[in-house]
Amino acid sequence: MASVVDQTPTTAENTSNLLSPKKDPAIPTVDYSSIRAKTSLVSPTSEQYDLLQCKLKERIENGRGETIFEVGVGEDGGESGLSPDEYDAAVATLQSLASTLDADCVLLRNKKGEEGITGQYLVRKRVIEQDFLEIRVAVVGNVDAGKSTLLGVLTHGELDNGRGHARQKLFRHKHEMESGRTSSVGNDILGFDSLGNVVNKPEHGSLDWVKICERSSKVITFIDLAGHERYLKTTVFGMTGHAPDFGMLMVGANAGIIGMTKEHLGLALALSVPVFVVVTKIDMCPPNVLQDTLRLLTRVLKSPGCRKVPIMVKTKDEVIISATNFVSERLCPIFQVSNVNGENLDLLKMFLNLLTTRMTCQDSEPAEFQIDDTYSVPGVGTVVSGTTLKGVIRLNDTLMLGPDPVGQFIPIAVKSIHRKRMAVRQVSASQTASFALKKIKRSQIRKGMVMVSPALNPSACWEFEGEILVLHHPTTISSRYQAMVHCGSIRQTASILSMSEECLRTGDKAVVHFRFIKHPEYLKPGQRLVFREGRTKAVGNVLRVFPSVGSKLSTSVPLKQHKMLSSHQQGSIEHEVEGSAADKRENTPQRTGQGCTKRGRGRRGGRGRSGQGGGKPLAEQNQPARTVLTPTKIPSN
Ligand SMILES: Nc1nc2c(ncn2[C@@H]2O[C@H](COP(=O)(O)OP(=O)(O)OP(=O)(O)O)[C@@H](O)[C@H]2O)c(=O)[nH]1
Repeated sequence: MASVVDQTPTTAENTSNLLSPKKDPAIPTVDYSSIRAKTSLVSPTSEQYDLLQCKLKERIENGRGETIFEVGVGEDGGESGLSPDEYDAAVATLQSLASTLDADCVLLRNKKGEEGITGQYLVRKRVIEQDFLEIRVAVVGNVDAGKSTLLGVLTHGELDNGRGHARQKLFRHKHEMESGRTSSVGNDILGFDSLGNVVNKPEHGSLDWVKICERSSKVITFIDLAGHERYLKTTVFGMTGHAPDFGMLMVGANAGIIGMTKEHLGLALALSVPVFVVVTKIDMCPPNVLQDTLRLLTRVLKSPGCRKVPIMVKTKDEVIISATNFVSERLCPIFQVSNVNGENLDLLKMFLNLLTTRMTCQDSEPAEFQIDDTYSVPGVGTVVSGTTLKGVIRLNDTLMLGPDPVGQFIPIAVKSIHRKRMAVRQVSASQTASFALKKIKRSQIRKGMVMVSPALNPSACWEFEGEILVLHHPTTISSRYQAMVHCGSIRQTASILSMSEECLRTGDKAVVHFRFIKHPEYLKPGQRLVFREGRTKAVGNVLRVFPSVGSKLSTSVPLKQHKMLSSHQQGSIEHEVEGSAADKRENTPQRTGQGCTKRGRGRRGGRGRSGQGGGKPLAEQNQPARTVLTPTKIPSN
């Protein structure tokens, strides 16, 4: 295990990298040279005060409502640390600056600098009506690792009894209650106020999401995914379609790295989602077994395919170090917790409170929204839920919805907007939302469709070229092989029309020309994709899309040899992960039991889940994905 290295920036360069906003060359930059010294907060002149205020405001805006500010550390390369009197004066200035910006200022930790004290402060905007910072965390791990239990404990503030008490609050399906297994994508939320306190307060056993959001400056949305291999398709969809900022990999201390653990880790790596690990059940695990689990975990994380830097988080300082450095995908904090006696849960909560969003986006960009579910709400009509990827979507905006089965997009007006069940007037990039739509039937909409600004003049594609790396395949993949493509919220079987290689085996890379088998999709170059079927899995990027021309096949251009991504860039752990790579959107009224129905399933209840209904035979749920190693007829659409 790598010892904990304090990587918290102390130098001017690091501090500015971590805390300063990215410069837009079009916007004139403010000259901050007069406030670079560590003493600038101690007794600033009125000009310096204004500059400090401007800088703090910039950082808060850049952090979407919060920033971590260092007191006693200058940006002029001088020694850090202030005398106690200077430090007190600097903190008073910071507090006064924060209050002018409607923000609170909370001490995270003090450190000893070369010449005195330094301090790290979380400066966070107080609750703004209808606005909060949203962070999405996908919760993965093998069956029985304690995923649902941990979420129940975190969101309801009540410990588990070790026999499945806490998870009962989260299950939505009868078969989940009976089997104790998650089968779908669930959403749970944990709200933090500007001081970092948890705001969740269950009333009569259930949570009022609107109240949580109204009181929160930051909301963590947990995307609870199924641990069982049967539900892998749904789990893959949760990881690709719900755009998580981070992955929380759960490991049962006594069971260790078993079953789908490596599979889920590989998936997060393939999708470039930074992962932290939570080892549960430490209350019931003999010390030697726990040590074995941690040793193996460390080995897997450090292995060449993973290339992570594992850090055991056991103190508050280590939480701050790992949270402030976690934006780098390489760091992998590991927590050891008990859902039964609550050990170390405070550290995990503190870490969640400090996580920042990874999506960098400009509100001025044309809007893009990916749909991951649809509903029919009595009295409201058709509702779609999903994630805003770019721009801002406002009430009554007209967006282009599509593609339909023939690749067309139609204008559609947004009748109302909900964020986490709370009615709002607009949503911005990186936020999930649900929209009530005017004059459209639910049957005309499917998961994987998008709603985009008319300025984008969107077009659909039947065919695209992707650069892929095969993480696992038992034999060889050749042309006409079919498997499921997961890309954003798109989940559809595609055939390989041609490849830059004759055939592909585990570890091979190629440029592949794909064709969707059922309907055209809206894809963009650069998107990550997972191509899977059973235990076969390949990951990669979309390189080129071929705009759809009616239903005709486009002429396949022979593929040339392309420069491939390195295995590391592809995020593969093919040597460690020899496995394969499969909702309810939280913000729909359906979860509050308002009686809307989910197509063919009729789900109700306070916590959203979607995905595989459990009742259907798996073969039926899995669409027509077949392993076809011998040529098959490509359907003519
Ligand atoms: N003693 C002890 N038991 C725990 C702890 N965490 C979870 N459990 C128990 O472990 C069992 C499985 O927990 P779940 O939360 O259902 O596991 P899961 O990972 O969500 O499983 P799937 O939903 O099937 O993927 C339950 O009986 C919990 O009570 C813990 O920290 N200590």
